[in-house]
Amino acid sequence: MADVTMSDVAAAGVDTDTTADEILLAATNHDLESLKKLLKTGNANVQDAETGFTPLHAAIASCAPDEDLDEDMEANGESDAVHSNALEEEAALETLKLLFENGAIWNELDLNDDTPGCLAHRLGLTKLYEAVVAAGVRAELLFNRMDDFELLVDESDEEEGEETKAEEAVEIHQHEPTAEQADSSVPAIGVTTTEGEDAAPDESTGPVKLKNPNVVSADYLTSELTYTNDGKLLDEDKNAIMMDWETEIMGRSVEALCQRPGLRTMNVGHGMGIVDGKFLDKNPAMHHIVEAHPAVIQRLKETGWYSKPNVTVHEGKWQDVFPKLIAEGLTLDAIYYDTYAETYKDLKEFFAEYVIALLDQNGRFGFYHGLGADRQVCYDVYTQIVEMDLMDAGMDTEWQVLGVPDLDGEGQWKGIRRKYWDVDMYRLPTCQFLSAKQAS
Ligand SMILES: C[S@@+](CC[C@H](N)C(=O)[O-])C[C@H]1O[C@@H](n2cnc3c(N)ncnc32)[C@H](O)[C@@H]1O
Repeated sequence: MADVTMSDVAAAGVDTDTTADEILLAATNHDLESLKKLLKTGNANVQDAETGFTPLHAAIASCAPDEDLDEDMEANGESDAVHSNALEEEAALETLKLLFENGAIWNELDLNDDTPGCLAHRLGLTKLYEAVVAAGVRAELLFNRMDDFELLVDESDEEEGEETKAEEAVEIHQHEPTAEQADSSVPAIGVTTTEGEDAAPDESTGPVKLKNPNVVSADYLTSELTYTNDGKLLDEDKNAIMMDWETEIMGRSVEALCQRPGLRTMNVGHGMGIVDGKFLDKNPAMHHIVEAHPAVIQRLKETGWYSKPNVTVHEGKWQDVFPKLIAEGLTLDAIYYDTYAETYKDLKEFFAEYVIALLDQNGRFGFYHGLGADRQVCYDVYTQIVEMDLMDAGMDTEWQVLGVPDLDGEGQWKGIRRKYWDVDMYRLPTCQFLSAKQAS
């Protein structure tokens, strides 16, 4: 048989470029010198065909404690195991830094549906985990700022009489992010069915939603809803809009917002009415409810909310209702936001544009913090992002940490298309204007 040369292989269309493998290997070995050279021409986001590992995954995975080795070392009286693991983690940290400097994507998924942060979290590699969270915060802040910039550019086009793309840009974002947008936004999560099988991953990797990433507001608002007998509100696709395990969260949120009776309160998003009931228990001077879905409005009617003393129901989206209330000069002591099928961008607009206009200087604002709550690393990233954006809007945030029940163990996801909570704690935010905070 004749010798096969590299040019024969190349001519036959076989890929002879081994750079991707070399990058992954150098990342695994925390070999900074080789990695630096390779990244001059190679890509920091290559993926291993078998595992889907990126160089970030590889650098983290190779720090997994080798239990056999550790046991041997301990048996030999060598407590160096811990020390050697710590050194390895330091080397991995330097590798992560180099990869991030070269454009590594913080939240790429491997074939096991794990981001690098998920891996670091599971392996208990705290420093690596924190490095990924910090990179995630930087990337998401930039991503959100670019998004704002895109809107500003579109608005100025409109002023010049050109056809506006602003609405379209938002829609594109929600349905089908561009590759760049998808790269830097929170990943799609595999759907877990009630039988516990992994179903297909979500179609979109769009911006962070407050509950389900695939549901678009306009579709949701025209879909049929079901109030189940076991304490759930479901949309047409059996996504949970609200579940009664969140009752504790609702109660504690109202406690944090209403410190005395006689306040002027508002809740946006009635759902199952849990939080509105908690508000009424505080005997407010007035309580406003804003609700957009016709089926929920019907429910509000059937359950007598329109005739409850001091209650005013505003039918429609808060985006349409709020400008009128601001024009009327309404001022409130407490505002709570818990909608569905909206994105982080909506929440940000809500507090940055409207809460600051409606809330009394000494008032309090709270919201349901489910941002990225189907993955610890995303929850941690978005806790920091929202706190920074609230600070930009002139608000200080205090967090209370609440425990979350064992939702899997309790069978809470039975009959639900997608698990929207997979974090073992709830961070409850209470926000006040910095000026009021400083004065108190
Ligand atoms: C998660 S549920 C609220 C649950 C509520 N916190 C409770 O205690 O039962 C979300 C609610 O927000 C409503 N909603 C969604 N988008 C809205 C919008 N733009 N304006 C007003 N309400 C909206 C939904 O129809 C739904 O009733």
